[in-house]
Amino acid sequence: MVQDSSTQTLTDLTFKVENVGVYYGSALAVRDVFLDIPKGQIVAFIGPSGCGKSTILRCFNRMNDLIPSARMTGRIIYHDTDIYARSVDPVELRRRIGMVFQKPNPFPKSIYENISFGAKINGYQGDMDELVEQSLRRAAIWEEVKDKLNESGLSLSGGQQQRLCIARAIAIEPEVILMDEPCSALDPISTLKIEELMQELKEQYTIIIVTHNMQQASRVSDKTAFFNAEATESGGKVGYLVEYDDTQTIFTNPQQEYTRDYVSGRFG
Ligand SMILES: Nc1ncnc2c1ncn2[C@@H]1O[C@H](COP(=O)(O)OP(=O)(O)OP(=O)(O)O)[C@@H](O)[C@H]1O
Repeated sequence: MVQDSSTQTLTDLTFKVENVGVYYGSALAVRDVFLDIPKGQIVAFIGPSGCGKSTILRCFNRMNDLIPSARMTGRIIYHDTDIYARSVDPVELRRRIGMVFQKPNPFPKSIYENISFGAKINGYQGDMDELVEQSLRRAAIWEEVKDKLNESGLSLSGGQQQRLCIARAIAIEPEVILMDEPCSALDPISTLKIEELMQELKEQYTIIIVTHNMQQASRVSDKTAFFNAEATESGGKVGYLVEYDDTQTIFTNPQQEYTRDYVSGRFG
């Protein structure tokens, strides 16, 4: 068990991020990130474009492994396991730490198969009809699709497709859901539905969301991490974590002036 110097013990945490940096080739994209992600809460990552929010998000389920030039330094502890340890299977890790992307990306298969596909691959032995219904219900889309489960997932609206993708993520029973700007391609009503859904989901899952929408971060999250980027001597930019605190504190009484300026719309 890794010792924690703060008051929160590791059992309250899903992740402990220790001094994480990410390079793409020789360029350092984001540096020195320390974060405790509490269990069963929603954590939002905000900050101007290019400050490394998505890069850090992708570290949590080793999605950066799929980018050949990417290299991470530091450690991410998931419960008591270093997720970059040799013994960790990234495929199994991604089963426990699901991801929803900016652009809804249902499989070009039926609504039913969008849910059953991953479960089958994972050797699900239970009642598949029940799993499909339960997952779609939990993602608040069952009523809209229950009469057309054999139609293509691609026939749905953008907002419905995103909820289908959330249902697909839920169906493999992850513990964590990573969301990379999940509402940026959606209209306000669909966005509201996803936000409501997140509130329901956090009872069962830890959620980390990257969002450009500050109102969204303040509405949905319990904690907020504000990232910024600064110029490097070589003329590039490197992202870093400016401040991480309860969302209410970040939006009403931040400690750092950069945070205050950003959340009040003075830059970014
Ligand atoms: N696959 C990649 N290859 C090389 N550089 C990359 C790659 N992905 C991101 N970067 C670089 O890393 C830095 C951080 O990018 P990242 O997408 O993580 O930032 P972000 O804060 O999520 O930005 P945005 O809000 O625009 O999505 C940027 O300078 C970006 O150009």
